[in-house]
Amino acid sequence: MAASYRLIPRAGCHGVWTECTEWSSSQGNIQIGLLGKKFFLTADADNVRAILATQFKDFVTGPNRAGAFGYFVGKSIFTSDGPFWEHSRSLFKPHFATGHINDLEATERSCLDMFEAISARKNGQWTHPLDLQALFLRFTLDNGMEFLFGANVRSQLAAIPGASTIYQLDEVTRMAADTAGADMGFTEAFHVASLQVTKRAKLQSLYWLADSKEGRKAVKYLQKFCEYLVNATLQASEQTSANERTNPPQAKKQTLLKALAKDTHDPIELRDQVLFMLTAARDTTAALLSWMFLMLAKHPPVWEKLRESIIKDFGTEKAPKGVLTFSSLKHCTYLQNVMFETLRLYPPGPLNTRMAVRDTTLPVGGGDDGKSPIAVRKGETVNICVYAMQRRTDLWGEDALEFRPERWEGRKMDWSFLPFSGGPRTCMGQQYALTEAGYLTVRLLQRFDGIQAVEGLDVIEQFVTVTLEPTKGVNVRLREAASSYIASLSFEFVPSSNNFEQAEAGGSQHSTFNIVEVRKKGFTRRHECCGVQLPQGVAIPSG
Ligand code: HEM
Repeated sequence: MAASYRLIPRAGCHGVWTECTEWSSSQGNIQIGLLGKKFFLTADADNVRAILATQFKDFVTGPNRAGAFGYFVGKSIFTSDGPFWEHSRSLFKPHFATGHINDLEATERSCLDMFEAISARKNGQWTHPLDLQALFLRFTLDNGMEFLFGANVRSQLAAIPGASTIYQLDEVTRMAADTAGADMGFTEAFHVASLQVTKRAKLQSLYWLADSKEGRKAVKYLQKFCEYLVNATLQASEQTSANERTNPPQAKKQTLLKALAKDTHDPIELRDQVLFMLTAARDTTAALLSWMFLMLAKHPPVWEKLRESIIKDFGTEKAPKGVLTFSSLKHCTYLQNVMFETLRLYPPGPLNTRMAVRDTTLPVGGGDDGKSPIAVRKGETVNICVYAMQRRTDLWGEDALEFRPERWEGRKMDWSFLPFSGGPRTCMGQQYALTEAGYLTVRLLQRFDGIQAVEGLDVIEQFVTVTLEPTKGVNVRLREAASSYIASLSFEFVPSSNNFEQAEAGGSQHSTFNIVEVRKKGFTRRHECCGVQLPQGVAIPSG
């Protein structure tokens, strides 16, 4: 027999998110009262499996998600149920096949663009302090745009100071790189819109209480961006098709945007689906990468062990081994374990929500001991606290709050680990996201052999908007591995004025610096190269 649904008012309850992050119940389920409404929260794997998979038909994402997220992403796969959701899912499915994920040419290009952006902040073998979070957001934006829409945005390069004088940048790129000159840039618009959505999501069925002029302006800006993107990409594809009629192509690349455009000519539907996919592709994977590098900066032994595994499996940047593919990345066990451990402690989507469409029961949470089934009435909301579940000491051990990738050795996947959700609505981009994040991690650790936290990393502060992010960014310095560093010196050198002695920032020893100018891809900048040991035959001209 299912226990009746009893509301347990909790003193000091500040809302669903606070309850989820400060989960203190020894049980996997709680019910809270908030603004006269009642909510069921679960961090119990059996309940989660029932809601998402075995009793899928009893629940929908419902009006709360549509009301909170629809403000930003309109009517899209994420904010819909029923036939529209089913149709979107089957339309997108072929795009996430392994063959397409394995097309990693664009990912390599996005990595090189990121290296270029890092080089612009270099100071000898160490970089100047840089916020990796900002660079990751551009990486996932550029790479996602190419993967999903075949759009060559290159916002990473375009954001390097001075780039606009070198490249002819189109409107989409200038908007994405925050250099379009509008009073609200792309990054800010994304942040403001996400904050507004978060406020609405926290209010659950009272989402309509949160609205603001600033929020609407941000959403409008992003909608305009998507309209440009859709038009520019479709025009480019029409032009290619016209050229192909005279010169038949070798192979046509099918993109998700082309599939969408074949399916609907409704510009609003196209714009909204694109805006959701853009959000899904950019913020979530950037959050995974940000938390992972923050953890690596705080745990030097994990950085060292990860770099060793990467060099063993894939070689160094200058002497690479094997090919980076979906499968070879998956077989690099320690890399996977580091990503899983990051997703466990900092799931980019920490909270998920469903609404019951009929009277039903969930396996546990009822009775005096909370171990009996519990009734959920039609129209009631259930919150899945992934964040709390993945930190429970009874499921993960006494050291559940510690970052320890080794805990994954020999561990089987089950419903207590759910960063990508599960069941028929599981994240469609899971394999793509892990491949993309794994690829960039390998390339970064091949190129850089040291990482140093700069500021703001002593105390970890987290902030939840559409995703869970480190509040103060990921401010670090990276040290270029000697072989990559020497190779990077073999660009075109223009000898410049003086040699001087300078204490190497962050290190104790003194090095002799030769000031040279490096010209590469049209960028000219000053470059300080320290007195490294050069291989035979390599000479650096000095002034
Ligand atoms: C680390 C990266 C990512 C994480 C942690 C993540 C997580 C999630 C979660 C928790 C959901 C909600 C599922 C539900 O409502 O039960 C979701 C949905 C979705 N994600 Fe991801 N995601 C990531 C990356 C991506 C990427 C890169 C893409 C696309 C390129 C993507 C595409 C989608 C789509 C299309 C849905 C909607 C599925 C549906 O409603 O049927 N995700 N994701």
